[in-house]
Amino acid sequence: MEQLPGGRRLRLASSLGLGQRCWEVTLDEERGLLAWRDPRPPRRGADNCFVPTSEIIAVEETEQNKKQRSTGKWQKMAKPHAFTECRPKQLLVYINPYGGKRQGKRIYEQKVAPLFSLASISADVVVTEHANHAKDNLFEVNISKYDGVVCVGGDGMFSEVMHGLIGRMQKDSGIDQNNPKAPLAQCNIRIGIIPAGSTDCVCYSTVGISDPVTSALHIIIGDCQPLDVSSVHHNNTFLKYAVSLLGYGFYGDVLKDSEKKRWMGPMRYDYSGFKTFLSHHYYEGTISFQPAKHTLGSPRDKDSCRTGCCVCKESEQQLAEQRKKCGFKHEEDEDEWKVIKGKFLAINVVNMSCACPRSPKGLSPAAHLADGTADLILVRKCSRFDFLRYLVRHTNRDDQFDFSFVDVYRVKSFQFTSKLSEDNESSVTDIGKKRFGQFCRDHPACCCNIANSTWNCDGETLDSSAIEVRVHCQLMKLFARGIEENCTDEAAYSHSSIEQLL
Ligand SMILES: Nc1ncnc2c1ncn2[C@@H]1O[C@H](COP(=O)(O)OP(=O)(O)OP(=O)(O)O)[C@@H](O)[C@H]1O
Ligand SMILES: CCCCCCCCCCCCC/C=C/[C@@H](O)[C@H](CO)NC(C)=O
Ligand SMILES: [Ca+2]
Repeated sequence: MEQLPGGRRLRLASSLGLGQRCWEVTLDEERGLLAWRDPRPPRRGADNCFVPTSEIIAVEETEQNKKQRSTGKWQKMAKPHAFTECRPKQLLVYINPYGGKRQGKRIYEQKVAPLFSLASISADVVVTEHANHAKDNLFEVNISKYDGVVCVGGDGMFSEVMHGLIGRMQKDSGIDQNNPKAPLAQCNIRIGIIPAGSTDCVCYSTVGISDPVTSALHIIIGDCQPLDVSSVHHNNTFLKYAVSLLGYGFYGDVLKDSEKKRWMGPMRYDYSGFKTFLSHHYYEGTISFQPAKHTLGSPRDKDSCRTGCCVCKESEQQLAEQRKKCGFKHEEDEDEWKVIKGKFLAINVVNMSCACPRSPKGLSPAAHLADGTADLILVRKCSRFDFLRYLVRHTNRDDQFDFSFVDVYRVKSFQFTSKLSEDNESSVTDIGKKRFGQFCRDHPACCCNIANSTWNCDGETLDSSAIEVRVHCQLMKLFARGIEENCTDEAAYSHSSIEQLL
């Protein structure tokens, strides 16, 4: 045991055999760091290595002469979860064997299960047999038995698990999901996402990389990232929850077309994206929204939401104060509504940046994971060339909102009605008008079809075009910590140095 100058810092020092070399290891209790260095480095200035003790997965002992003790097997610590209390011990895992490139089962068995077992985490595994298997199962299981739920798959699979958990929570709390104004019960059981889908947008936007090992490590060390969830209703009927994209027009049409081509795997989005781009359909409708006033950020900010984000922390505090003041009672919201009518190529409402490997900065780079708001992006009717310029900016660093035909607003609630349904509603008895409502009024001669688009809700289609959306601040939690500052693929992979130490 060492005491450093100043007499405050206590360090445990020892040596560790790693391969053929012997390293000097210190445990700095005050800073919570385990550091190791080569006492005789091959070159001068070789770096010291360190890892926060809270990120050590497991500790195993071997004899100095490398023969393992007793049975010859690795020895586990008596208290394997001693490093930090918030680590999960018992997990419920759902694997979609058909998501993405159909690798979910292999990814879990080869990359994730060995790490869980190393960290002494037990897992009950369900390989899904049909769509909604995980969601339905979550309404039946003894959920209190688990410290978290893991989904192995893409955004659709995550959405299923999220619906199961949030739905179960509301049912157990006696909350009617069909009431769009009902304050929802927070879901405290964390979800871990092992990416094995086609877009993996939720994983990428909350971790900074789409990598099963990195995600497994976030689960093991018990990270916690709160997440905003939007509820989507139509005529006082609950439709869905959304955490990433609610897209009408371009992204709705891409999804609808791509669903018929699931056999193509992740490539289906590129194929349908190109086809939809060529079709260049625009849609008329009315958008109403309540601008978010409580938040510190704006969609045109240069800074993005990162680990420990102060904008999200401020929203967390406001949420806690609001709960103190009125509990879970519904508070009448009298904030103003803004109304915009127009012709749109795309209407995107995003709760988070929606970064993914195809669009590394996402559809709204400055959107926050947990600030209680969504960014409403309106892409008005423009030329094909201009729309292409806009789409290309999803893939590079240029400002996506710096176009005369693109507007962006930070909102807390939002409604949409298509012109077609407005016309049909206002003239239900006028059959003639209703019929002509199906044709484009700008080009009566060509009779081009102006049927409604479809809403893309986190990669699932919605049945209704008229929707009412409300953002619920930090309704659920993930095993993640947000994207770390200066996160590069290399930094995200640095977790693997922890594995090497073991
Ligand atoms: N065993 C199963 N058979 C068929 N469909 C399933 C099964 N298990 C889950 N599903 C459904 O498959 C859908 C898509 O799965 P998933 O999200 O994992 O992959 P993806 O669509 O390829 O990826 P992404 O959502 O990232 O684009 C989900 O909506 C889920 O409900
Ligand atoms: C000609 C250039 C075209 C560039 C197109 C860029 C495409 C970027 C795709 C970003 C999609 C991010 C939104 C994520 C949505 C998910 O919820 C959903 C389900 O996984 N995925 C899709 C594609 O709808
Ligand atoms: Ca948000």
